[in-house]
Amino acid sequence: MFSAFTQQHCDSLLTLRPNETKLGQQVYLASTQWSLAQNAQQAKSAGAQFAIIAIAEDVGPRANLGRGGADDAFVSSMQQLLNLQSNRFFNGNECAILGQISLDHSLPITASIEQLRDATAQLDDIVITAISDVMQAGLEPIVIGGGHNNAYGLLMATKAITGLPVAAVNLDPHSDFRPREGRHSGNGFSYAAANGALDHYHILGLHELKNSEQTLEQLSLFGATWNSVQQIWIRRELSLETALKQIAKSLNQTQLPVALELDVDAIANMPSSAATFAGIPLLDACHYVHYIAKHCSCRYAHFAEAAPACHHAGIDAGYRDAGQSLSELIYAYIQGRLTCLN
Ligand SMILES: N=CN[C@@H](CCC(=O)O)C(=O)O
Repeated sequence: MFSAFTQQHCDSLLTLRPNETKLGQQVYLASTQWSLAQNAQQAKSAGAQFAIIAIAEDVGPRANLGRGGADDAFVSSMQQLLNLQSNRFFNGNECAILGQISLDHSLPITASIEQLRDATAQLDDIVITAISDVMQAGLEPIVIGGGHNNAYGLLMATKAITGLPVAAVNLDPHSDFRPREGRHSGNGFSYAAANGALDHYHILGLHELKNSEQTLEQLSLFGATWNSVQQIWIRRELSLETALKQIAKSLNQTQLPVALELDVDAIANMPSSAATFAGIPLLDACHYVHYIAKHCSCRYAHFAEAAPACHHAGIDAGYRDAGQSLSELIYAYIQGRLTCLN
């Protein structure tokens, strides 16, 4: 199901000031009259390069025995982003805000793991179709939320559109390369690898003790590489800058389309199912996004798992922190891509 983000939605989030222009006054918005594919085509004709699209779901994290709430970060992120200034650094008219995709039914709190995993697999098909439509229109998707299960649909869509498997980099304490036991947020990359959509996989900030030995073995067998959070941020054996240079070089050597993935549970205090105080600084995450966007041929960016309701100080704090963080990550990506493309 597609729900368009319209002028009316935008107006309800904007706080205008005389003699100032906000990004919300410049971005391309969607129409309820059109399908997602039609909206994407119209936005492209109007000059947009990037399409922000949300996946409103939390069945993936729940199917992975995690907490819900990843369906609810989009509006808060738009409230922050659209109220930023349009100025010499960024106009906003490079960007379309298309809206949200979702299942057409919700699953009750009592749903079984099997039901949740089936629903996650149904959602995969919706994500593949929707993201393929957006890419087919010539737009670069920036995907907000839902669980990290949606990496699978994004990688499959990229393969469908480019005819090539994908080289992915993922800032994440968890590799999401768990066994293929039914779809959930912990196995998007292992399913993509098994289906030929993932050829090269690097995990930045992998937590040494949040991945089972079995998963680490599967990763090694596949040929995946990683830099652990301990190696860079704790033991300081390697600087973030050196790691990013090596990662970009390896991604580029593949000559494959690049996927930029980020699970916000890598970031300290970000409300999410697996939120942690022992995460990396938000600004390092923004630097990662900007660096890869600037130096690699990214086909999309995916910022997964923000769940405002999981904030330790309550949902209002969750909306604020998730919204601010996502809007900074979006701008870091767009800035990097514009530098790369121009
Ligand atoms: N996308 C997240 N995957 C993590 C979730 C961990 C958790 O919920 O605690 C994983 O499977 O390890």
